Amino acid sequence: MTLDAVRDALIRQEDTIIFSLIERAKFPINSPTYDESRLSIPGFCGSLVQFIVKETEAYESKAGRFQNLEEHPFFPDDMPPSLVAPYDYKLVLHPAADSINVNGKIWDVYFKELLPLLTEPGDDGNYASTASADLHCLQTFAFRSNSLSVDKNDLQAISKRIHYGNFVAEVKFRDAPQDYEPAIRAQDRDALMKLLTFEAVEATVKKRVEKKATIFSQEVTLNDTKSKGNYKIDPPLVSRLYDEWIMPLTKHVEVEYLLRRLD
Ligand SMILES: C=C(O[C@@H]1C=C(C(=O)O)C=C[C@H]1O)C(=O)O
Repeated sequence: MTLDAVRDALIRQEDTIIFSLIERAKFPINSPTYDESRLSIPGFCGSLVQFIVKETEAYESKAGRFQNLEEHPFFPDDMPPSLVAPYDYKLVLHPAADSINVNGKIWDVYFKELLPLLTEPGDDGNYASTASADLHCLQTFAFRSNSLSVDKNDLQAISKRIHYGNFVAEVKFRDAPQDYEPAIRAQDRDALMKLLTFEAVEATVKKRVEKKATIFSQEVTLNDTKSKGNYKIDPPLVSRLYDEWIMPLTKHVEVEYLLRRLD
């Protein structure tokens, strides 16, 4: 596991994130999807999106997803047990990674800040499809991975960007324990943040995701007569998403992991 390999995995995940945003942007905001007073499903209290995420996690739990301790559900309460044989995951992270879960923050950022910027106002009635598109975006941002998917040749479909901060932090620590140990012992968040931050890498990420969003969200035609600039999502918004939310949350995970790395 090297920093380059982990960074390559993050670069590949950008594609998944951008495509999931494009899929969500097909629908208008569809606010009833998020209205907690609208549903009357017996035995369930919450919005349609909460229902879809919770039910999806419940059947994935039965299929064994949360046997991997690095996976964290958005709705951990009343989770049904796994029905499949356990798998002996080869974990590379310090066990402290289990206690780091920023799903609550991801949920808030996604629904309160990103969605109103990503979608058009309006209501087309496609609430279930809207909620599934949200689920896909959330998984893309939030799911953790087991150690195997760090391999850049591994073609797992769903990327797990923010909790990859654990892997990034582990690799950085292994590369230079002598730099990180004093700050960890002093529990100095600011010093750790400084050590793990690479501004030039962040600048490149922002430029690259904007460029990818420009390319991926263009209409493709066989002749050039159609006017350019008709994007399915706003490319600078993707750069802003990385700048203001995804990279800070990834770094937050890195700091939280390092603070516990010597426990
Ligand atoms: C992920 C890394 O750590 C930090 C976070 C970054 C990100 O979230 O993309 C980029 C550079 C670093 O400041 C990294 O070094 O690659």
